[in-house]
Amino acid sequence: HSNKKKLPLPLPPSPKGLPIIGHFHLLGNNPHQDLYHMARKHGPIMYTRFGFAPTIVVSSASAAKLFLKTYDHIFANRSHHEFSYLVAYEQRNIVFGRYGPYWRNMRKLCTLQLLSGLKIRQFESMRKAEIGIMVDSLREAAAAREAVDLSSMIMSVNGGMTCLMVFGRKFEERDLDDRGFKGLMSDAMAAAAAFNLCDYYPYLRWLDPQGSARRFKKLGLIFDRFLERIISEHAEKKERGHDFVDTLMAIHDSGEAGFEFDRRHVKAVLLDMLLAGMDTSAGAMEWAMAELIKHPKAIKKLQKELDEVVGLNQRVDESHLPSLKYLDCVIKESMRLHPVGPFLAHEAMEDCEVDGFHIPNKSRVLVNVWAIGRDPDAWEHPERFDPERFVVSNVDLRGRDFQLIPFGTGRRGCPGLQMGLTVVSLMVAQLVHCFDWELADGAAPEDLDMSDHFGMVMSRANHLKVIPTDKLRV
Ligand code: HEM
Repeated sequence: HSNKKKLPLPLPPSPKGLPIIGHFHLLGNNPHQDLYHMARKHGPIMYTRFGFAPTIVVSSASAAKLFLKTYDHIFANRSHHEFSYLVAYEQRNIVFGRYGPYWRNMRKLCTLQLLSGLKIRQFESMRKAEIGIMVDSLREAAAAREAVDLSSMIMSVNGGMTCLMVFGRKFEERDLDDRGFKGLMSDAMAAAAAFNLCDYYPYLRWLDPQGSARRFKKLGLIFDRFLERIISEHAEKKERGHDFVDTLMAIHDSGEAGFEFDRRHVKAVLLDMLLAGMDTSAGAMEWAMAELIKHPKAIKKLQKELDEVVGLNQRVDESHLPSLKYLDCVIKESMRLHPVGPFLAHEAMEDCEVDGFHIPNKSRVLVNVWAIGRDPDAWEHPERFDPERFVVSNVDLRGRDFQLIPFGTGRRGCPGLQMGLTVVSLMVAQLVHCFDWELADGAAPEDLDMSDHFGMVMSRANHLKVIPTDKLRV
């Protein structure tokens, strides 16, 4: 350290903002794209302000490395999130939990007990059975030359698999309230993602100008009643199984969690597993299928690999996955172009200097994963879907290579990565192995529209309507 008094560091470059609203006026329906274009002009570390919330937007691999690795310990917080505060037991969940011992304990528990290799294996046969049922119904559609809504099917099968793993059973429509389980989940996701003034103008919180706090509280009550009911159902069972409720309640009852762990915490984690795991995996499956259907050469190459590794006399199972190298490339390429979480949202815990800029304490940090995946400095022909690029490079998506971070990385990186990759790969492999696909309206593959719908999870704007043709011999 030198004793010379240093000049104050500048803030990162910034587009022109307005009083009070800051930069809100520069965002349209696709903030990930708007911020990408702004960053092309102002740089990969950009200062913006949304309402009263200073926000650093990070848009290149090397900048992401600074925030998520070099200074990860400073940027591992999450900001206040009214939805999680009111629905997830005052942010006692992992996804939006404030950084600290409590969050660390919860995350560790979740990683070791729920998202472990053992748990992934324990549900392998369940996944096989559920996807098998879907394949059977697709074979019926194929025999009748019927079009199917593949997006809805994927959502529903993946939702069923998640429920079986978390709760040990599936839910009927109307099981929760008159919206049904599916309806309620999608309302919750929409509410969590909706623009909420109070998150940007904290002093408005007590006024609740949009009535969102009232709505969130109501939603929270419905979830709470539902989760209480599930926990009671499990308590009445004679034997414990290995679904997530049983696992968590065993820890709860043993009193050996090693930190404060009561029913609220159990419920908060259960909610996390539903909200963080369901739409993300389904979205990733849907995008990969869409890209494959749009690119006949790629799907043929994948089918060839599947025929060689698996053959047409049996269905794919999880033991085949490590041998499916091209499948791996397809998943990476699809996640590069369509990260279901377009932004990683972190918050600074102290003042920090990054790349010569001053980053004030409590700034929000948005890592624009979508922009990094399309950065022309990092990718050749970034707009092109080209799985071959991963045949010749060993860029990985597990958080080591900062140009490809669909699961985030570092302290806040996705703990469900292995689980998510397993279900996504298995689903895509099964669908591609069992069927040929054509678009329902007779459109040419290359005309398939790839618009995305910005939200908590970025899924396709339009459902994938397709006609399957059976190609299996069993
Ligand atoms: C293809 C599937 C998935 C993708 C693309 C995905 C992606 C992500 C991303 C981008 C984050 C934020 C990372 C950050 O802020 O830096 C995240 C966090 C998280 N994910 Fe996933 N995820 C997937 C599946 C799952 C599954 C299956 C589960 C659990 C059942 C899960 C549980 C979580 C949790 C608990 C967090 C919060 C971690 C924390 O804040 O400490 N995810 N995920």
